[in-house]
Order: sequence, then C-alpha cells, then structure tokens
Amino acid sequence: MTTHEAGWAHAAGALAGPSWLRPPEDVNALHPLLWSGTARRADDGGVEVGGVDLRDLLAEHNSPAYVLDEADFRARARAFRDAFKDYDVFYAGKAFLCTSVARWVQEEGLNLDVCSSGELTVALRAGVDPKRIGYHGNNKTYPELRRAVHAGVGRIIVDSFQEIDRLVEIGGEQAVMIRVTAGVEAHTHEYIATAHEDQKFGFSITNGDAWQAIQKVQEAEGLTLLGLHSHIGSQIFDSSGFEVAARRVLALHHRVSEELGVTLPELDLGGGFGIAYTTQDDPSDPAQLATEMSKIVEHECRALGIPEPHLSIEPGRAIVGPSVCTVYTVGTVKQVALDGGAVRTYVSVDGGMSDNIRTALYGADYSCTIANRRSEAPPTIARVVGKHCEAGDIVVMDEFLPADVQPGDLIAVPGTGAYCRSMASNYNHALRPPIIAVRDGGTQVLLRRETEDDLLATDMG
Ligand SMILES: Cc1ncc(COP(=O)(O)O)c(C=O)c1O
Ligand SMILES: N[C@@H](CCCC[NH3+])C(=O)O
Repeated sequence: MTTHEAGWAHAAGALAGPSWLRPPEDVNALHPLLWSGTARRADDGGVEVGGVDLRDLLAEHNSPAYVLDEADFRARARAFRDAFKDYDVFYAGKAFLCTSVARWVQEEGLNLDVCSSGELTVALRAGVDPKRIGYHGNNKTYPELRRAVHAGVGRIIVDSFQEIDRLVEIGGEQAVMIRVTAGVEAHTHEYIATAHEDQKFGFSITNGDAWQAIQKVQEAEGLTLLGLHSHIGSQIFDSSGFEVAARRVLALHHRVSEELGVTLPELDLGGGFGIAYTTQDDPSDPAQLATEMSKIVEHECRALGIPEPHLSIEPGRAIVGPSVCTVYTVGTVKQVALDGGAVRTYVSVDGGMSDNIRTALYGADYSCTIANRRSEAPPTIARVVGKHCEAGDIVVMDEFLPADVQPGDLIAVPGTGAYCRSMASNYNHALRPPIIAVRDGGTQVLLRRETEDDLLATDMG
C-alpha cells in the first residue's frame, strides 16, 4: 500500500504536498491506470462511465453513489480466469458482494470465496453452485459451519482446532483445506498483512500447529483434506512474499506426503494482488502474476521432486477495485491558512468515512477528479473530506484539483470497488449509498440507497 508520506514542503502561500505528488499536465485527464475501462471525459467536460454521464446518473439517483462498470468488472474477472487457466480462481466476496456480482462471477467461470454467513446467504440467493464456494473465517460458529456443510459448500478453509472438532460433531462428508501461516512479513499495511506469526489467522507452520492440524484432520471422520491454504495479505505488489510463503507451504505439503503417505491434491495461494490507487502504484496484470506464481510453484516442486498440486487463488481487490468509482457532490470549500503562509483547500463532500473508511483506517491514498465539467483553472492541492463528525474523515488526502472547485461540483474517486461498500457504516446515521451498475449507456441499481426507515427499523423504541 502506498501510504501518505511524512515531510511536507510548505512554500509561502502554497502547499507542495507529499513528494510523489506532481501537478498534472492536464487536471482534467483520467489516468487509465486508475479508472475503469469505459471511463472517459466527454467533449462537454462531463465524465462518463459505461456510456452513462455521471451528472445524469446523480440527477436520477442522488449523491453520493458508487458506480460499478459492469464491462470492466467482467473483463477483469475473465482476465484472471484466462491467465490462471490451469487454476481455480475464487473471487473474494469480502471485497464486494451482492447477488448480481455473485452471478457475474459465476457466469465468467470463477468460483466464490465467502467469509461469513451473510456472504454465504448472498451467494446462495444468487444461485451460485455451492460446490464452487470456499468458506473462510477464523471464528466460524457451530451453526454457521452446520449451515455451510448442509448447503454443500465445496470446501471449508479450516482455521482453528475448535473448528475441526465442530465439523466432526456436525458429521457428514466435507472437503476442507487448512489455512497455514507461512511466517512472512508481507509488504503492505500491518492491518492487512496476514502471514506473520503474531496474528489471528491460520495455523503456524513454525510452531507446529499446522502439522498438528493436518494430523487432526487426517484422523477426523468425514473430513477430506484437499490441501493447504496460504494468504499472506492484501494490496501486495512484491512477489517475494508469495515466493517465500509458497516455498514454506510446499515444504509442508511435501512433508505430508513423506511422513503420512498422502499426496494432497490441491494448494491455495490466496489473494492480495495490489491495484493502483494513485499513479505511484504499479500493479502487475493477471498474465504477469500467473507467470510469476506458476514459476515459483514449478521451481519449488521440481526442487522437492514432487508433482505440482492443483492450484487456486482468491483475488478480490484486483477484480472489483478498479471497476468502481464513488461520485460525491461538493458542499463547501474552505481555504484554511496554515503556519508559514500556506493555504490548504478543504473540499467537503456529501459522504466520507462511512462509505470509504480506508483512508482513515490504513492511511490509504486515492485520487479524484471533478466529474461535471472541464476546468481551465490552475491546479491546486486539495484535501477531499467527508461530512462526518471526525477530523480524520478524509476521503482523498491530497490531490490536484482545479483552483475553481466549488459547491455543486461533482467529485469522482476511482478505485473504490474493493473494501469501500463492503466496509461501509452508518456512522452519524449516514445512509449507505447505492451501488449502481452502468453498461452500454444503461444503469441498474444493484444495491439501493439506504433510507432513514432502514435506520429506524432496528430502533426498538
Ligand atoms: C483468505 C483471503 N483470501 C482472499 C482475500 C482477498 O484479498 P484481496 O482482495 O487483496 O485480493 C483475503 C483478503 O485479504 C483473504 O483474507
Ligand atoms: N479491508 C482491507 C483488506 C482486507 C482484506 C481481507 N482479508 C483493505 O481495505 O485494504
């Protein structure tokens, strides 16, 4: 993850921003790395996605709204399926899930990873074949597990000794994988790294828990061990973490065949592939990722003298992240004079940390543009903030916007498909915005905007 850099250069009267942020040549340009495939600025200055003018979309559906480019989502899903053609690709629904998206995922030939009972409900309601569902979670309850087993989910990714006991108690036949902790420090924000020793997920390879879990599952009646599972974290660009993890997990996979005489048929390498939130990020495309990951596994299996297991991966962010932009309306603009004569432009929009917590939670960087017009005004560094009762309610930490940004302008933030709606809240009794799919000039509301009646529905007086 790129995080906001410390060390500000304050020129008299102007803010220079973080060192990587450069004034754009054209403040109206949409950088193709950051925007979904069909996004463009039309001749009259407005931004269109999926052939739909965002001004028209907001006029009909109100602001703020998440706009999901269906063609882009499907193209990214297909790109993973095609690049990883010998693998099973599980779309990680935690990034964003609703019934339409679950259907698209299945139509594009992907499987689905769910990590809660709620996600399972959405997947089943969408008609996803349960055999194509992988069920995750570090604290699956007995009723949740019983439901998953009875629904016929294809695999449960076991994450604790208690879970193994619960599955045995439930009875029946169930295929499982064992989530192991490979002990690597993934290069990402500490809250979304999941393969170092001191965290809650998986069984440690180093301390022997993974081996014990393997033995326990092997001895458990009704459970079939498909293989090991490793997920090292999220928003990762550097393949060295995957490499070290694959080496350690394959060594364990090898030990299972040597000591228990069992060749595990599968191996899951998890998700975590990074996307570009700003022009600083340089993500690999699925074809590059497939080549790199296959090479790592091939090399390791050759060194160990073992056949390659059937592989699976679980990308979430890299499929849905770039397919969505959030569109807000500017309510106020404040020029705040700072020490040293610098002035920061605060642009307040009608959403904020309730629809995108990632900036506040991880120091995530985003970019944005004015979406309702082209501007010839000089670029100035602005901070886009929300309307919540919190100083850290920042949507875009720093971006060059035209100096004439004003109330009534629309601000569109690209790259908000992953972990924005799915982590949205009702903080300050905000109403979660709708997800509106756009395609070929048409719109479809996939999730409607919440209403105040929704808020009051849980208030028992
Ligand atoms: C087990 C597992 N698989 C897949 C993912 C998806 O990760 P990402 O959205 O970064 O691809 C996650 C989230 O980090 C996860 O915990
Ligand atoms: N919520 C995190 C990713 C967590 C992935 C789930 N294991 C993010 O926004 O980056």
